Amino acid sequence: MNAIETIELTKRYGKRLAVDRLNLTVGKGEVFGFLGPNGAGKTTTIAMLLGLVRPTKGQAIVLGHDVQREPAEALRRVGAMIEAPAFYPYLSGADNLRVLARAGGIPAERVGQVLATVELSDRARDKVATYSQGMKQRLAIAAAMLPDPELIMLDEPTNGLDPAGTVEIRNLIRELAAGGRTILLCSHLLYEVEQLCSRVAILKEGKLIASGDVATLLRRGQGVRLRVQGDPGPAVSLLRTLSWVNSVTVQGDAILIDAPADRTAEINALLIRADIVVAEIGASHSSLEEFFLTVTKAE
Ligand SMILES: Nc1ncnc2c1ncn2[C@@H]1O[C@H](COP(=O)(O)OP(=O)(O)OP(=O)(O)O)[C@@H](O)[C@H]1O
Repeated sequence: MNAIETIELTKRYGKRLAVDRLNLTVGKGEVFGFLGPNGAGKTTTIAMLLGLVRPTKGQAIVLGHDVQREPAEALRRVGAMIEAPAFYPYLSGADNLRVLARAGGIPAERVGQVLATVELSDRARDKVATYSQGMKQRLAIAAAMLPDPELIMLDEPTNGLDPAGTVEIRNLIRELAAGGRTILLCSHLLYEVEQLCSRVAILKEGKLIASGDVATLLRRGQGVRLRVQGDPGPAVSLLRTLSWVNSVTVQGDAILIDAPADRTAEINALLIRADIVVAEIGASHSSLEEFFLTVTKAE
């Protein structure tokens, strides 16, 4: 059984297709990265997975249950942090969690346990108003942990944090993942996703444009990088005519070619034959960030 499965999941807001026939599978125990530029439909997808937004079409299945038909069964072992955390500022961290535990029918002992997990035990009695942003995010993760979730969905968990706070949350996510839980991590911080996730899906304008394990996507992101003397225009036009070249982009004074890196010598020879002076050429190894930019910018 998968932790998450979406089948042709679609959400339309009036004319706008926020999520377009999304087929996504997240296996149990995976740390899955969900990426996409602003407005790609990530939050809408998570909201549908949590039963907060009704799909226009398609199905969301969480922990083996259809979210629309059996929301209680689907979501019993799911924890989520989907927006900037909202807590009562004049209650302590522990009291905020007690309120949530009571509302969710969760035993009060869990509060102490989850506070320990996010290392907030020693500040648990202080008012949330006195917490740093990083502590509030940790408290939000603690809240998501209350139902002892098998599956945790985190939407931009490090948003607004300084580097130290970001590292703390990253370590916390690692710990949660080590416990065998499934994590769906929605983030713009590609470096982080690359560090934490085994598989990713990239969404653009509601559509899945790439998915797979990070290592394979990065191999796909490999290509050839070159610089020519003078105007790059003629080289770009020539390279675009080659059937085995997927895309050609100009980045600063470099030309990035999405083509097998073992064709570097061939590209060099072709350019020389066309009287283009190649100043530098070699295989490029992209980071997930470069790959992400390439696939989300391609027409
Ligand atoms: N309630 C709504 N009514 C109308 N349009 C909406 C609503 N919610 C989202 N949208 C639109 O749906 C699209 C997808 O938005 P969504 O928030 O899911 O994207 P996202 O990938 O999470 O982006 P971000 O990273 O900026 O949060 C956007 O064009 C957004 O404007």
